[in-house]
Amino acid sequence: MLEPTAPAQPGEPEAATIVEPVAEPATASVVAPESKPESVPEAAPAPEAAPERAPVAVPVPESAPEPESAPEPESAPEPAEAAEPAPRGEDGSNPAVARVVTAAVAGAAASAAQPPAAERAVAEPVTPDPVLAAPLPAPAAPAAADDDRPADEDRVVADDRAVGAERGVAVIPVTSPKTAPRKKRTLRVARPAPPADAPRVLTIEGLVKRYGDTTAVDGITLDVRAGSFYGIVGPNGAGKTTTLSMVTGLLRPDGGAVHIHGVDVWKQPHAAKRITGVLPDRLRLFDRLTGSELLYYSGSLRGLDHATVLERSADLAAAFGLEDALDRLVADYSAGMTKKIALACAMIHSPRVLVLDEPFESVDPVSAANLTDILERYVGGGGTVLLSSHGMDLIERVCDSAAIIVGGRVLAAGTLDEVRGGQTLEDRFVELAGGRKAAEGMEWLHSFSD
Ligand SMILES: Nc1ncnc2c1ncn2[C@@H]1O[C@H](COP(=O)(O)OP(=O)(O)OP(=O)(O)O)[C@@H](O)[C@H]1O
Repeated sequence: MLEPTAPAQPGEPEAATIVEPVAEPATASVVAPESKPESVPEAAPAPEAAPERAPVAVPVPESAPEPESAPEPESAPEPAEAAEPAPRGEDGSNPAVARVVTAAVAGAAASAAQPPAAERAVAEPVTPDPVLAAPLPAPAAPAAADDDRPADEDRVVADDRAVGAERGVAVIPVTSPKTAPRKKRTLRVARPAPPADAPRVLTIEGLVKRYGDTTAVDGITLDVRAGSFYGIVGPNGAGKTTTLSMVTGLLRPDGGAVHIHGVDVWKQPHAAKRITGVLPDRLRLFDRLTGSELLYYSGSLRGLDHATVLERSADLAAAFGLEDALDRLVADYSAGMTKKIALACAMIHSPRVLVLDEPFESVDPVSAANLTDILERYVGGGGTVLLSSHGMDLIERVCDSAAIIVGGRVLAAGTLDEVRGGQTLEDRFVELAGGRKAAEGMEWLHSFSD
């Protein structure tokens, strides 16, 4: 039964708690895996040739007709060429991002001392694993009376602990997966989902993408409402990156349409790029530029003037902890630093919508917490985030809505609670993705080559 707690204060995550698993999973927004549609709406003409995966990670010039074929320059590009003042709000910028960056800069120093995201109060406190968290009993102590493990397993654990005590090391028993009682978790939502009548800022209708005989995306339809923090999950090869690439104008769809704030991404690419910030998969940055040059290029490309680019670059560098790396070539950055500079480039023009493909991949826990703060403030200020991630806990901590994509199709979409249906997101995901695979027939793996 869903029992939301007291409503959260504006800007704060809500601690709505599912006290007990729902008796009947919400099914209204869940599509049975076998209910494959026979046909897919084709709202856009098919291209003559299937293009390759989007190759660029920096903002695409608004004048570029085909971003998929944008070549990587040999030398630093000329920012002024594509500069075009982009109309924004009253002061020419999205106030959400301005607030985010200001707040992030103010909190940047403090964030370094914060515990990782998993430990912060804004999110669900991670329930410690009862096995790992429990103090180790005396070596020969018997197992708890209510433990389900067989007696001989208890003996092995006790023996192991005795040996460990002799050697001065702690031995943590590994519970057999067959007998381990299922860990109960309290389901929470990080924030309330936008109301059902909130405007739809991102609509994806019947997207299709084929590569030869492979249908990477098979009629995906999603609605993202204003102020939503929306997560897409799915197994490897599910079509997440292909979908997000089509959503952001980096990969031409074979069918379907995408609108961002009413702007058709494929018919009005210049207008769409003004209001969208993109972190693509497989970052291919102009990495012979320094961090500050790349930020300057990105800001100039979006029409920001010199002073504004410098000011925002400094704010973003501080927010992402990159101040000391700004004068180094991006080619010399670590994977996490590269991800962060790419995120900063995606945000510098204060877009209304951020589309981020695996933003937390390769990012350390402190930086991930910092990034989460930045994105939460961005959403709290009126921005909208659509991201993909393999981190189920992370999605549950930060997102209010989610979609599970399997085999290029949406199998569940809606608010976090609708998608989970009383389970954890991970359990629901595993269920829809076809369950866990037993590693049978791999006896050779235990033969060890030596
Ligand atoms: N350029 C391409 N040429 C041929 N097939 C492709 C291409 N890009 C993607 N695919 C195929 O499309 C399917 C979806 O790939 P996609 O990268 O979108 O999956 P994903 O959900 O992002 O996976 P992951 O979680 O591993 O990143 C896969 O079968 C993949 O092999």
